[in-house]
Amino acid sequence: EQPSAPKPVAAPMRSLPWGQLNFLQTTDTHGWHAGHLQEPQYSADWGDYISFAEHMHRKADEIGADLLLIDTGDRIEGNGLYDASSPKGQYDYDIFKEQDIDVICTGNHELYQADAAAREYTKTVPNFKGKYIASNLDYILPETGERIPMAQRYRTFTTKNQGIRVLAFGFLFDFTGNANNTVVQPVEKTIEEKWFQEAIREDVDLFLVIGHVTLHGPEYKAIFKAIRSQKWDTPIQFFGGHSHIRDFAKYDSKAYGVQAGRYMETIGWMSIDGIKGKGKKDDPKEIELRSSMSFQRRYIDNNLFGYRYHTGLNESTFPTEHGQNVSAAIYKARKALKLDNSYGCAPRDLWMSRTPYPGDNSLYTWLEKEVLANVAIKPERKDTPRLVIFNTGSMRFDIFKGPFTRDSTYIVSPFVGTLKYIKDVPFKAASEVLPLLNSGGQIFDSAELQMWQLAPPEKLSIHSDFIGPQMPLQDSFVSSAGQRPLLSSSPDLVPGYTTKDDAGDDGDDTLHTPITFYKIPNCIQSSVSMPANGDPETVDFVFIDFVQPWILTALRFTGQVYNDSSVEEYRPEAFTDLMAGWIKENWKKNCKN
Ligand SMILES: Nc1ccn([C@@H]2O[C@H](COP(=O)(O)O)[C@@H](O)[C@H]2O)c(=O)n1
Repeated sequence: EQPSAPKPVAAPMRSLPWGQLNFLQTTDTHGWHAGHLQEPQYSADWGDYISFAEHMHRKADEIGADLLLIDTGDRIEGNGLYDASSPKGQYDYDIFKEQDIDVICTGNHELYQADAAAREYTKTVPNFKGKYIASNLDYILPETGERIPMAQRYRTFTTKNQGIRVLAFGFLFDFTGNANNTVVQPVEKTIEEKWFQEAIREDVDLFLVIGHVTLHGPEYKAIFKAIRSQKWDTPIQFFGGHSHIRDFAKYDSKAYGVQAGRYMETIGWMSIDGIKGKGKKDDPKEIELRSSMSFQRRYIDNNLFGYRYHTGLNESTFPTEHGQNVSAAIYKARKALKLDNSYGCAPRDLWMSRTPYPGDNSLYTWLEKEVLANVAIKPERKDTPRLVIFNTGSMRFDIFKGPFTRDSTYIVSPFVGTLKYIKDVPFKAASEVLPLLNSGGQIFDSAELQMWQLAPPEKLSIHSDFIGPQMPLQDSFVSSAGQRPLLSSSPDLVPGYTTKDDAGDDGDDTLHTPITFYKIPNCIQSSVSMPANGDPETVDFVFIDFVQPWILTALRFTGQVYNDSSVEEYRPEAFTDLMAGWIKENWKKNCKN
């Protein structure tokens, strides 16, 4: 772990069920490879994960089982370790590649910006040569304009100890927001292609479908149906991503999916028993064996107490040389990037969804009332009344009371988006846009303009407010007790994930009390320089660039026809820099004073 990481919190544990074939999964790590430096429960870093995987590989060899490592994309955007360098990822790609990942694919974040997609092609694909799969993703070579597969379309291999013949695909959901140097082919079209149709006819013991794809979405349903149309009985293991939640899905009695949350909070564990191995042909005995297959999942909290618990090791025996070297490289990178430089002292916790919006502790109320109202200013139009719209998904993490650092800046707001505007929009029409963006409706029904894309991905699974046990939020992380067995009479539970999925509520490796969350809107709005009395005739309609397609559609619905050429620059800097500037100016007090 990093020297400044808080010590992990003790809690009752569930052990990991081992099978013939076992998996560790990461997804949506978004650059959090130093771990969470303000949250003990997730404070292990990428180096610790490397040590953990090495021990688990050793154990697999000892018991004659297999262990495969999976990563399903969105490795970038969301943490200073990736976002604070120029070019981005100067250190992060080299740190990430140290893990011995067996099957890896891309996420949507690798493709939003053309430079990031180019780095995917020139760095990550070669770093994971032969392991990187791009079943529905092409890259456009900058030199020639030629369109080529980003990486191989699928991979077949036989596992080391059990001799299980695996055929692995690597998909991205039907993403349309990519820069123009990549082409994402819809999954539904890809599965009609000749290579895919031939692949699903191959004689293998297991289909492994990894993807930056939600487990319950239409893409995996289509892939499942396609494979089953040729192989009615071959086990299929899916690994998902994108929605940032811990999740598990049952497609049929031999097809399951797991998804390991987000931000290096969770390492997914999956074990399968009863697979026909060693390339043997089906025989009645095998069929019998396979009908009693089992698929079991765990969501591992990413901290050292858990890692030591699952490996049976201790503080001195757990770290491996390789793991320690990677932790040291992370430390050096963080230092070089000055990620601990303090920009100010956050006066209170500001939560995305743990407190109601609007409210004093809502990150979005702070954004609306304090930040946007003060940074959305174009000097030559500073007195012009304006509405400023921001999508809630642009903010990626809570702010904790205390030092707000260069790292916190990228954790909260990693994107390079800028403020744009349309001038002199009739106020009546402009004021109808926010309700439209928040209520959705049929005007946004096209594939490119799904309403959920405006909000944080976690919101996809929050359908109503949930009020957990009330405890002081800061104190909730403090515990000095040692690790406890599961059946302790009065377990000292701390708040954390309490996952309910298709297999029930026993998936988390650590027992927690549930966390409170409230629903949040898709977008918020700040009204600035409004007349003291009455409404203005027209306003400058300002917005973060990500929402432009939705804004133009909503305005058209109100009867105002604008297009891309009506949109102009409002501020030249990235919003992230405007926010950091506001924090430096307004939270400049040193936390120690
Ligand atoms: N420039 C951007 C890029 C993304 N977003 C928000 O993130 C969501 C996607 O997040 P995942 O980690 O699940 O891929 C997207 O739907 C937007 O809400 C953004 O605001 N600005």
